[in-house]
Amino acid sequence: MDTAHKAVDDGAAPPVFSVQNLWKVFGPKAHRVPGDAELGALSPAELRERTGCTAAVRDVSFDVRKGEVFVVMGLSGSGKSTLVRCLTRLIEPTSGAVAIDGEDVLAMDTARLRELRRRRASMVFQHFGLLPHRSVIDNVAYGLEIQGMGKSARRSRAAEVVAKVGLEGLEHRKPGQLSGGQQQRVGLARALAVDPEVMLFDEPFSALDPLIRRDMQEEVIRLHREEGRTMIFITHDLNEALKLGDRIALMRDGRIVQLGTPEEIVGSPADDYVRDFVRDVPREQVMTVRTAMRPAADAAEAASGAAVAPDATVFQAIEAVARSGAAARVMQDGRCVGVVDHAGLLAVVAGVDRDADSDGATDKVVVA
Ligand SMILES: Nc1ncnc2c1ncn2[C@@H]1O[C@H](COP(=O)(O)OP(=O)(O)OP(=O)(O)O)[C@@H](O)[C@H]1O
Repeated sequence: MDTAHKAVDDGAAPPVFSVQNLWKVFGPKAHRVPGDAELGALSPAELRERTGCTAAVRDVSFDVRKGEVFVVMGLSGSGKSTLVRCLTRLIEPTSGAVAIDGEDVLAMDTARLRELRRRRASMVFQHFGLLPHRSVIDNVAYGLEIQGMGKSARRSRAAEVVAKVGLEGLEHRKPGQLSGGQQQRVGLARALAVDPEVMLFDEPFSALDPLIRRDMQEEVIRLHREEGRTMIFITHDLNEALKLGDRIALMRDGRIVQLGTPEEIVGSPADDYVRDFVRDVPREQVMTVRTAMRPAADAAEAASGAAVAPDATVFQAIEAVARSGAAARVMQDGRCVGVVDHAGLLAVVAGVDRDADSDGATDKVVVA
């Protein structure tokens, strides 16, 4: 799993999307549910029985930071699609607040909403949503056409994006003449063409076979690396979430049960549900050496041994330590900030807290 691309704003810039106490309740008199603490506390089955309502999103709050890949993950029915559709009001929230760049989305009129969906937040769907009688290039240019861009300008922009997603040579084919992976690239290109501030992906790769799916994930990582565009990505696949996400919101029954980096979710699950969810994740692929390191024992140890970066995965450090046979130094800006040895690395792999039964030595940063 790739952690190298995770260069995100640390929260200093204002969020792209800001969501506060958002509810979406389907069913009769849905509005009474969010304000009623007793109803709000019921399980989904009890709520359905008592009121006939389904609370698809329950009191959810989070920010999406500029430049991050924010993943919404959860099992089928947990509320992922409803939540993300509420962001651009493809589904009307029952209560709560949604803002984009500080602008109240719930107060937008029809024209402003159209603008939001066409230019600022474009969506890539699972089932591509391509126009079957149009060529690849015209499908990609479609969003520009409805924005009113002239034919030659939109064609040249579309050609640029087609090249970016690796579809050169296929410009004049119809969607039916493309493989599933190629069709999804067209969907991706179409969303990219309008140069949106944020891209929303609704399980875009779940219909693709595993190898093509991996290619497409790599494509998203590459695009994100090159452009730093903010992305919100829905998936029910934990591995996909860990691979793509800078942060992951894990949903269950309409609530976010944990929001954190892949490392936080795998390393410090918030409850038994999350723990169970991440049980089979290869920890060494997700955890970084920050979790595994200890202070250097002395100046000599801080000055010798293989060097790894603080963001290196435990897996990468294991490789370095196995090759050299000795502890590796964790180097940041030319300084040794800690040391990883066999014991520390194994403790992470085994999911054991190395400090729990030690003499209180910390595994946090130390400067040699
Ligand atoms: N229009 C609707 N009317 C009533 N209930 C709905 C409606 N849309 C969704 N729901 C319910 O809301 C809950 C959340 O659905 P949602 O589609 O958001 O989940 P999801 O996590 O995206 O699932 P999946 O991965 O299967 O798409 C489910 O219980 C679903 O049955």
